[in-house]
Amino acid sequence: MTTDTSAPTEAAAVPVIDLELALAADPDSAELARLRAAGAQLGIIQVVNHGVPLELIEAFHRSIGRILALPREEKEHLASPTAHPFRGWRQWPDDFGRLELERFSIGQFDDPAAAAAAGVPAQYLELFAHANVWPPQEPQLRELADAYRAASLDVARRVLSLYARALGVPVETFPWQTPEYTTFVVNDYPTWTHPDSGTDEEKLLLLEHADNSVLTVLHQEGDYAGLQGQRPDGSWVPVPIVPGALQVFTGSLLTRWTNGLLTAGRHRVVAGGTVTRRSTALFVYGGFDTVVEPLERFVGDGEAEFGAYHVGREALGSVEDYLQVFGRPEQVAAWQAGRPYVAAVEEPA
Ligand SMILES: O=C(O)CCC(=O)C(=O)O
Ligand SMILES: [Fe+2]
Repeated sequence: MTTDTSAPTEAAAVPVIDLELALAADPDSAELARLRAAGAQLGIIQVVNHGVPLELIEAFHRSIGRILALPREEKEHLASPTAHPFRGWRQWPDDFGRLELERFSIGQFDDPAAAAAAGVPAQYLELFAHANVWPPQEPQLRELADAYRAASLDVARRVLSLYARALGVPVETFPWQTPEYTTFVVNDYPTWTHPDSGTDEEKLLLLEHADNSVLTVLHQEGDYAGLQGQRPDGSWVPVPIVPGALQVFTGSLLTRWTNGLLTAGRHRVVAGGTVTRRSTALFVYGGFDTVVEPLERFVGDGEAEFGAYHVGREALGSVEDYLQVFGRPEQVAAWQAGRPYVAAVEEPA
């Protein structure tokens, strides 16, 4: 398998790909070459003409925006009643107690029965034992979230077939199974009100990381390019706000499948701007029973660079794994006792 990783300048900026055109019968070969370069070097693209109606994106964002704009006392009622870190409203203080990030997370199904009805195998139903939090103030949020999630999932499926096309392999190469396991989160970043040293490194609101998904479909809103992607030389490239565009990150599972040919997009968020920055992310992992390992097609005569990753099994351990790394003592205690957790944050001066 060969790939065009030619001039580094090719991936100097995050390409904006017209998804519909790129998937057409006779795609522009220059467009596919740009996609290949970005896939190999950055792991981040933006897509337009992606099929998710703008009205849906906007309606979802307006609804969630009204929730996030509520006074803190009201939002506290929207925290997960059992301190599940991936359900409901949550605030993250930084090490100085300053608000860094606020999140609203929505589980894929409301309860195990709904997951079973959608075809989720029995051994994974406990993933949905902790209820979603649906704010009574926004009765239409559930329907909007479902529609938005479904539309973003479709974008992930189509971007996967696009990467297959760019790599010159049939899309069936990837053993995609349905229903897919997905997680869904809205991130809300405060504007920067602290003394400014000027360096990006000192005002990171989300530390550099790669997602552990196959693909992540993101929508960003704000008035500055707070999201940055990492180039192979370690430098950072901004992902500018392109009206109507969605951002798609390659996650570490797609890197695993392709034995490293497609790089997992490392990214981070830097503070700035004059309005709250918001992003919505759908993380798509593949089927619950999918075991992701380097595919023979990409290993060839070489060596598999990665081991196997069992999607459903990893998902079952994800809360404990998360709390072990990021959990604060009071948060872990709340989770163990099955009561809500609200982080203490310093009120802005
Ligand atoms: O806010 C963003 O643009 C990125 C969010 C992100 O990386 C994540 O939620 O994993
Ligand atoms: Fe991320």
